[in-house]
Amino acid sequence: MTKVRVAVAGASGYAGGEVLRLLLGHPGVEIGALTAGSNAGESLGALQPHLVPLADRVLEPTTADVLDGHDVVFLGLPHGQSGALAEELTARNADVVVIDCGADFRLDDADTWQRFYGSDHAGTWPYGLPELPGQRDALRGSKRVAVPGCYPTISTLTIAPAVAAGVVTSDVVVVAASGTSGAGKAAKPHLLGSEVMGSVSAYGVGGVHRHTPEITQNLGRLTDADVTVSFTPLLVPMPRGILATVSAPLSGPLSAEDAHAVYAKAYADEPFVHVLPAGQWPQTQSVTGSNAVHLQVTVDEAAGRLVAVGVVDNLAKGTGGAAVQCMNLALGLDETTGLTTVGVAP
Ligand SMILES: NC(=O)C1=CN([C@@H]2O[C@H](COP(=O)(O)OP(=O)(O)OC[C@H]3O[C@@H](n4cnc5c(N)ncnc54)[C@H](OP(=O)(O)O)[C@@H]3O)[C@@H](O)[C@H]2O)C=CC1
Ligand SMILES: CC(=O)N[C@@H](CCC(=O)OP(=O)(O)O)C(=O)O
Repeated sequence: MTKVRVAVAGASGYAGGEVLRLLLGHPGVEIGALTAGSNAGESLGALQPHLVPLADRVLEPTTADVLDGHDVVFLGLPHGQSGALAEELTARNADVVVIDCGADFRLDDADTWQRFYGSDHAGTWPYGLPELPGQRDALRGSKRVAVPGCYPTISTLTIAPAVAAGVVTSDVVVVAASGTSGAGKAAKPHLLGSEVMGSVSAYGVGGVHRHTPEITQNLGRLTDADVTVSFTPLLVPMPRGILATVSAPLSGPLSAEDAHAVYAKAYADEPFVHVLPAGQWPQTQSVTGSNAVHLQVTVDEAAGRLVAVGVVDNLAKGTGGAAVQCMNLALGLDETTGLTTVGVAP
């Protein structure tokens, strides 16, 4: 296999680090420039000691000059930083594949972007969730990919089959618990060990979390009905993983067996989405470090609701794994190259 040359911007962060961890096991790539912000000049080994083969690499400043000359550039930068850089990279080389782990190019609607992110909308790129109907074709050969947010990935995949099949109304409730790495590596007061350990907390409650419009956009593509999403994120004391509980009112009579059959059929050909045997409920440790999504679904007859639970590793299929999966599609490689469905448990 001819190796493609890959650069990673934000290599000192969690998303960039996970992309690199996966690329080190990918047979088709050669790792080129690694960049950071304030940590430029440091060795990667000082910041990401688990990435042993790259320990001696020195982080460079995040500029188009440094990132130019690669076939693929991954961007793992804070929101709002990808737009101008991507434009510069493309101006230098129209063929470069740019895969943005940030949110800059995920949303269609500029006003919604402005409302939730507070800056100007950079544009919209093909959305990196191949499991959505039609999306795999949009990603094949694409030069641009907007990698989904971690909560939108698991929330969408957990309820998508029910919405697409019309077995629920589109009044969707999501409560999702995330590990702390979802918040990134930069120090934040609410992420101090003494604030997080031994405690679960809600945040972004009441429709204000920026992932609400992203989930709504994804589900809206599956139905002609108006979709509403009530999303409540929770922070839990573990490093990785998200468990999402997603429910919606049934649109008509449906048994738990029929609900399971809808999910099994929808994901039958998906390499990374695993619908568990009936009665077995997902746990985050089963997908840790892997690109897998585990799902289960049932019917709460008394409440008249379909209830589904999904788990994902926020850094793997929730970011870095999705980024590599989309790179594979963009380059015409087997979609699963360099990725595993085998988690690390306990
Ligand atoms: N963590 C997660 O689960 C997920 C993250 N993402 C997205 O990935 C992106 C990165 O997130 P994450 O890795 O968690 O964040 P981190 O805070 O862990 O890493 C941020 C990275 O960006 C670099 N950086 C920060 N400011 C600048 C700057 N002004 N110029 C150049 N580089 C800069 C940092 O470098 P330095 O170390 O030098 O400061 C670091 O490498 C975000 O857009 C995030 O939303 C998406 C899905 C899930
Ligand atoms: C636990 C935690 O703080 N999680 C992050 C989401 C991480 C993610 O997917 O983010 P992006 O949209 O930023 O790429 C949050 O709620 O802001």
